[in-house]
Amino acid sequence: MIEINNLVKRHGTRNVVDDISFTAQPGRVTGFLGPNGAGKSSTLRILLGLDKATSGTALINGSAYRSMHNPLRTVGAMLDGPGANKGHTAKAHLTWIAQSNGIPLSRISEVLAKTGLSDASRTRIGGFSLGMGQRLGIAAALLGDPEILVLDEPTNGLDPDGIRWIRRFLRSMAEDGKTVLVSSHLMGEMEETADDFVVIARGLVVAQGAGDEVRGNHCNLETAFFALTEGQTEYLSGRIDGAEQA
Ligand SMILES: Nc1ncnc2c1ncn2[C@@H]1O[C@H](COP(=O)(O)OP(=O)(O)OP(=O)(O)O)[C@@H](O)[C@H]1O
Repeated sequence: MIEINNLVKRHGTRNVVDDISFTAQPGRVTGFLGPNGAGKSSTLRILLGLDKATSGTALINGSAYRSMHNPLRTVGAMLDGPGANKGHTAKAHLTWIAQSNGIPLSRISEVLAKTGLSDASRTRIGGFSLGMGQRLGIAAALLGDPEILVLDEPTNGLDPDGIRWIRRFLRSMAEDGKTVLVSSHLMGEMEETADDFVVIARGLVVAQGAGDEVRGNHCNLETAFFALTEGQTEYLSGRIDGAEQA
């Protein structure tokens, strides 16, 4: 389980994450939604030990990521795509990660098969399509057979087929009992994928709960999302680095 408790992240005078609390439960896909600049990546970076909170906690099965002995066996993550050396093959990339984390090399063929990359295992990553790159990032996240998956905007830039693949993959992970936390700025994309939703805007939770709760009186989740986040996208409001446009 993932527990975010009163999380605050301040940059300069501005709280980019402003007292956020939510949980992501096993056996469910939790959609973490918000417009550009809402604070999704900032929250996930703290959860994964890549950044420090100003206050509050972000815990994975009750522990902070940085205090975990072998985190890849508990939580698999993909932030900012696969993060791989383009000159390496998929297999070499996964071998490096497995070896540096004490994961048996037998897992490599398993995760390549699970992500549909078996035939591309000896292809250089520089020749991968965007969708293949996302699958490779997910394959790396799965190496430690973690019970928790955290993916930051995995469908960004993908074609409809790629989006459908990610959707089915996330559902299958939840059906296997895993805790899946996935961020997106597109509610339409998450509507059929997520069981629970956390909607944030400008660092604040504006709605959370199952689909029906977040939908409220709106005709669908996407309409609810626009109503909840209207005018909150920072480039529309002109708010940059804490300065409100005059
Ligand atoms: N190191 C930093 N210094 C100053 N401001 C930062 C820093 N990192 C993030 N921010 C600001 O924090 C805010 C939230 O950014 P964040 O990347 O968490 O949003 P997001 O919801 O992931 O957006 P997107 O969908 O565009 O990725 C933005 O205004 C961003 O400019």
